[in-house]
Amino acid sequence: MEEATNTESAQSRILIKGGKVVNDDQSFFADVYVEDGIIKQVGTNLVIPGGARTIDAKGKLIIPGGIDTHTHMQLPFMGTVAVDDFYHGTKAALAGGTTMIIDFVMPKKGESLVEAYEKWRGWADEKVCCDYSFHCAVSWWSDKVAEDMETLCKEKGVNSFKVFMAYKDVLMLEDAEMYQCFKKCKELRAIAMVHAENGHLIAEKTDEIVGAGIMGPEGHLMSRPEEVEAEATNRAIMLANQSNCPMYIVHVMSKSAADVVARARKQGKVVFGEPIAASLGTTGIHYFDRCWRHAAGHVLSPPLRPDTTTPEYLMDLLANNDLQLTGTDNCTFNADQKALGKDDFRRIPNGVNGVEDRMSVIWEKGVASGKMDPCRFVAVTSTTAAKVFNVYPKKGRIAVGSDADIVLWDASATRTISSKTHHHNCDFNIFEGMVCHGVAKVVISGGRVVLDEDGLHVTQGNGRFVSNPCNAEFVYGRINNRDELIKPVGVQREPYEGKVIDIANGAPAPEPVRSQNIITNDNTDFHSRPKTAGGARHLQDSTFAFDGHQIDDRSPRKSGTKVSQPPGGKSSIW
Ligand SMILES: NC(=O)NCCC(=O)O
Ligand SMILES: [Zn+2]
Ligand SMILES: [Zn+2]
Repeated sequence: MEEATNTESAQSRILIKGGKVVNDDQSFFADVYVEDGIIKQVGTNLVIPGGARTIDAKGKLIIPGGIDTHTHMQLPFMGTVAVDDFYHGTKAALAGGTTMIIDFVMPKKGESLVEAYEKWRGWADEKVCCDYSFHCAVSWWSDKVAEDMETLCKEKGVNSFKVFMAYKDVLMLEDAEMYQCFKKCKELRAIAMVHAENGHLIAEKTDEIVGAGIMGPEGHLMSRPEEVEAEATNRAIMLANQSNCPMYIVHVMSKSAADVVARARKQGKVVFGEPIAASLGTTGIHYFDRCWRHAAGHVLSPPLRPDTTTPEYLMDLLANNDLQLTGTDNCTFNADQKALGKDDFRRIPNGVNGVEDRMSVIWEKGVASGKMDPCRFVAVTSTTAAKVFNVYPKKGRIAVGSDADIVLWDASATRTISSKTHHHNCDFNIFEGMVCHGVAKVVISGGRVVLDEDGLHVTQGNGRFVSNPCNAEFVYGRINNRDELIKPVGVQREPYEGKVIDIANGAPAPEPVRSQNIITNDNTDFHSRPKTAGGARHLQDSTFAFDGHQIDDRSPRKSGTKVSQPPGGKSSIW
């Protein structure tokens, strides 16, 4: 590497020479010239203004900086606060080649989403060393929440909302609330994300495990079996599909949950699956370790799986696009914080590291193992995230006009992961001792060199908030068409002229007439929908039958439209 000619120009003008550019769709040898935080030229024989710092990339890959789709920096959680704050967390990210994180605003039940967002912005803006954006959790449901979602989408740069099917009484939503939330997401063209575990069953099983006298970290695993994750994953996808809303399953931890995602995609559903560094890199056998601290250090939800073939299986699905992108769920706690649950696994703060090591772990287990090529590596660590969260090609690509978030990746170098050398603010690393091929040698974040042979040079507050606009084409392209196709269409028929029994004198009420006339298109399978028979859409004759009245479905039903009662004056089942 050559020295900078002067500090000012070195900050703003950088020439990366002699490397191989790798994007998600192609790789090629080219030089890359950066000025004022933007990639200005990509090619050979570039004409470069004076004063640029030249970085030798010979033998290295020039890849878009990683995007970690799932972090929880300084999250207040389970009575304490995650120790990787927005400074330490983003510093660790940059050290490992991740130049953007997407963190979660986590309002409590009853709390305003917009106020929580402002609080999180206040925490993050002054500390972040790399660019970042926010998802927002929806931990309760009301008209006010729906309004806040709209404000976040339209004014605050948030395009994704996470609901929890677990953490009963704290964050969990019921099915009907989730369905409402997904409908709102769809209306806003936002992405619905789900923490998929059956919270009711976990509560039951937890009582059973505690009743059996098991209080150690293995109890955490035992109370949350794989099946409980798979069932919730299926239910989340079903609820989203019924609202024609795209579904994003966060932290896919098990083979069975991954299979559910893969099957739904084969059925044509718009679903994305996010395994994390932890589920791709390690297993749940650690919960049975004799050292309490070691076992507790691996506690997160859903838990790591004791089936030791899980990481390889998830990596195969990731390589083949059954799963699409990766995060970490980085949410770190020190030994003394984990020790809140030393006598009771229910009180161990949930969360593990990952943001620094994700890129190397995926290279080692995915590329070095021969499962995926470098282009796919770029897709699953960066580009697909940029596309899903609608910041592509500003992020996730080495191209003229893109942000200069660039990593010089050395595929043949190795590093050994350890809590003694990592940049996290915590005293434990779930990948301790793992030797990984694939090392970030130079990292450029927003046009600044933040990692080179001299080490890390990060600055608090240098990262910027990135707005994620709604209606990502990558996500909503198919949804918009389907909205038209799945509108309910009734069957046109002559009114029934025959006899109707008289129930005025106490005879039992028949089923409401409504059920005879309405045909609701089954929108669960877009491939097998009938084209012409009952249920198909007739645009010219589009009517909706309700109690024998024909209502034109091309204009929305006005509020106050009279709907007649079924014979007998009751529409109930009594
Ligand atoms: N995953 C975890 O254990 N902690 C963070 C909160 C969440 O994502 O569920
Ligand atoms: Zn979660
Ligand atoms: Zn999380």
